[in-house]
Amino acid sequence: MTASLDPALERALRAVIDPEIRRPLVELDMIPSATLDGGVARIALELTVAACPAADRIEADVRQAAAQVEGVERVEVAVGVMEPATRQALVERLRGSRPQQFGPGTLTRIIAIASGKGGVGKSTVTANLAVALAARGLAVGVIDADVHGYSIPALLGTDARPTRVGDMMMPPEAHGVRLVSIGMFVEGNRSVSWRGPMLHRTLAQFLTDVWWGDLDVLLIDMPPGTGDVAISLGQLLPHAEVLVVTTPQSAAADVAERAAEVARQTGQSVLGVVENMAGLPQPDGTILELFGSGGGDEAARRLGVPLLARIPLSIALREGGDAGAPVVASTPADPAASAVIRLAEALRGTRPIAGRSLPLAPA
Ligand SMILES: Nc1ncnc2c1ncn2[C@@H]1O[C@H](COP(=O)(O)OP(=O)(O)OP(=O)(O)O)[C@@H](O)[C@H]1O
Repeated sequence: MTASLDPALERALRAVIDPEIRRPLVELDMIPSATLDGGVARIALELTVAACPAADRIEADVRQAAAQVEGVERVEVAVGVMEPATRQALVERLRGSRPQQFGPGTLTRIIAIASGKGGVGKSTVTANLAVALAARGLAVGVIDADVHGYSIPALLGTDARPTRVGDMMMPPEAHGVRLVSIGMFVEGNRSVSWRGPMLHRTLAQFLTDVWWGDLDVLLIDMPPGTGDVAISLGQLLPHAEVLVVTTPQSAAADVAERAAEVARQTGQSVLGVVENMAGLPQPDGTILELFGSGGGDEAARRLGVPLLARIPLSIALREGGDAGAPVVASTPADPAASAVIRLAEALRGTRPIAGRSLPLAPA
């Protein structure tokens, strides 16, 4: 809809991007008119939905862009909401522009974070890795598919929910990371007792109905073990890579290996192993190996993949998780934070080749 856009205003307004859809407002039909009359810029701004959480920011950006146009002395913005038909047309256009966001030819690197059992720190690693990658300039999305322990929103300190635009969802962003979680779709703090088909549909929806924009990396926090979600994900994203998290305990390494084998059976490649909760450095310089040692090396050896990181036990990491302030952002010098940051750097520097990951040196 370019009916009545003053050319100079249109040029300026092209620089205003919808923060959720990440496209210029003028391309999204959000500015049906912009006129310049005796120094007054009159702009109609149509939000996609009435409860748009970014409304104030969008309006402020529009005002600022228009005010910079030569001859403009005053900016008047009339804020409204799109007609349902216009919104539906927009959603269809967006879908059409990317029929399969994460199909086989996708430029997005998809990494599922898996573990054999619960409590090994898989979600903590996922959240911190996502923030570390985003801080290095990558566009990062996270899907929290951990049905029973959805903790990514809390780890990233947000309780925001996706904005619905027609039948698409715009993911909220925290610490530079776009995220959706199964936890955003259940009332209260209940655990989810969905069965396989429901989980499969939900995961499929996260991949198709969420407007992720152009992602460099999509991380998926898997539930522990080898259940329905692992199998669904294998079917939906056979070209995903899998990062296996284990503790240094040999029993944990055993079950981690099983989780990786399930991923391989569905055609996914195992990128490497991350050993978490490794030795805790003591004030006297010794290392307290609370969970034993060697589990990460053992799992990596048996899977024939590299050990990509060894993340020590860290009070700062745990406290950052509890506070929703990831340690990689708040205390990057912490040894656990630096181990995650090194992992992010290593991942950023490699691209999978023909479905196979490049070997990386252990951290
Ligand atoms: N390196 C670490 N040092 C200290 N505490 C850690 C470390 N990694 C994780 N934790 C803590 O261990 C607990 C479990 O971590 P987390 O929830 O990330 O595990 P998980 O593997 O995702 O569990 P589940 O899959 O069962 O949800 C959390 O309280 C977290 O803060």
